[in-house]
Amino acid sequence: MNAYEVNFDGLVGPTHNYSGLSFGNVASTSNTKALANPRLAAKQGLAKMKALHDLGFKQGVLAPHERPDVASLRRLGFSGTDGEVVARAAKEAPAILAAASSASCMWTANAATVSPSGDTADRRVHFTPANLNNKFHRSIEHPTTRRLLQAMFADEQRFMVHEALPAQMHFGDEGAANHTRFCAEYDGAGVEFFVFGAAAFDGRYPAPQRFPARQTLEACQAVARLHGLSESGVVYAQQDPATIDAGVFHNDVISVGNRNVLFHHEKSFLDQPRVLEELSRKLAAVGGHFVSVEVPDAEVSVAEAVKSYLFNSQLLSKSDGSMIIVVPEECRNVERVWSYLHKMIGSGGPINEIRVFDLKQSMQNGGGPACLRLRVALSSSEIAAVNQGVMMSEQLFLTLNGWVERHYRDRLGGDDLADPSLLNECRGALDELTQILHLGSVYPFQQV
Ligand SMILES: N=C(N)NCCC[C@H](NC(=O)CCC(=O)O)C(=O)O
Repeated sequence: MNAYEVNFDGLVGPTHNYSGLSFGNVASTSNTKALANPRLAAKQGLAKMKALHDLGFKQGVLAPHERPDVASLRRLGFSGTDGEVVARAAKEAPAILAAASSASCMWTANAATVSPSGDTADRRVHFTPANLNNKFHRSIEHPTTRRLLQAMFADEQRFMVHEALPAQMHFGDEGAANHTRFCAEYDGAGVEFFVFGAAAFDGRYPAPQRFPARQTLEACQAVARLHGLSESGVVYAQQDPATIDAGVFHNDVISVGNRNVLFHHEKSFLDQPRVLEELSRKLAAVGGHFVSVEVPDAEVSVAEAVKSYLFNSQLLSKSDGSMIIVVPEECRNVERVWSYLHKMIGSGGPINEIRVFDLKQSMQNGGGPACLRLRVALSSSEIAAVNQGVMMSEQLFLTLNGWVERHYRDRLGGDDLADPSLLNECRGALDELTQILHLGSVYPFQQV
């Protein structure tokens, strides 16, 4: 094998907090105003990265963003020195300050959609940062995400980092959370699977009634065009609108794929048999044998899937071809989910090992193991061209843990967001981080 899946996990930023910003994401709205522990959150994420690195998987780090985002606050009319901007927002519009302070970039499954070089017309790896247009606090992520990706994947012979799609609901794009790539091996051609919640220009598609559909069909099609994907290598599916209304705000809350396997709920997609048949047919055309591991509603309900985040798991291929499933602790707490998992790993199917991680700080905002990582399938020579400063190692793990210890608070509540020293703490930490990760000047405060 000459190609690998590399997981780039989001390092949780110093302003991690619970502000109830994501209508439609049950965990986010139900933990509004809970007291957060940014230091613990960052350490929980780092522990997952290190554990997967120690198991022999290729692991990288995606840096957090500058928060509060003073530039966004200025665009909304808050003026004065940076400190005055924050103080005015805190006094006049605390909800806007909370949005501008969110550490939501930690969920790097939403950072971008990635097409490996085996799938693209020009044989480069293509990245489109997601516009995350549905939520203000997430819509301000993509400019920094793009600069970070450019600093990590700088070799233009091998990598292409696009601009985000137009920032408009018609092209609402949530990145890899709604995208999965199937393949026989990580090298060679694959089949890219795009899942949308609604269509913006075509009234024939149904839409959820209660919660928003964040991703449109038109956004998926635009990304496929930008990346130069062939029609034979793409499958589109609509998420069942009833599941969005039940709290499945991204497809990665109801399904996860790896290589030739799709682990999913019975109610994941509209017209599910058609979707599975098309995936199977298109994967066969590139030499793969598609396997669907479908969880019946009678065994695990959609509500139990949302509560446990069973499908927000990572499937990782071991050297013998079988797969590990990486799940959050919450799966242990939902009895039927835990017993389903044990039944599955003993069934002789492709997934035969469970690893459980405590990611509670992120989970309370609706972010499980899969949300925290951006997958990039890369050949050995492409891996060599990645900025090596962001690749996990024993040393980087120790350095980042020490950095978190020095810079992060262990309590952060809503009122703390008004503290003017938080901005300087965050900037000081990130300035040091760009040196640790060899990123150069990627943040607005470094560019003045
Ligand atoms: N499923 C994937 N891939 N990602 C999960 C993203 C969670 C994120 N939560 C938040 O943004 C909550 C922030 C707050 O409420 O403070 C969101 O809803 O966009």
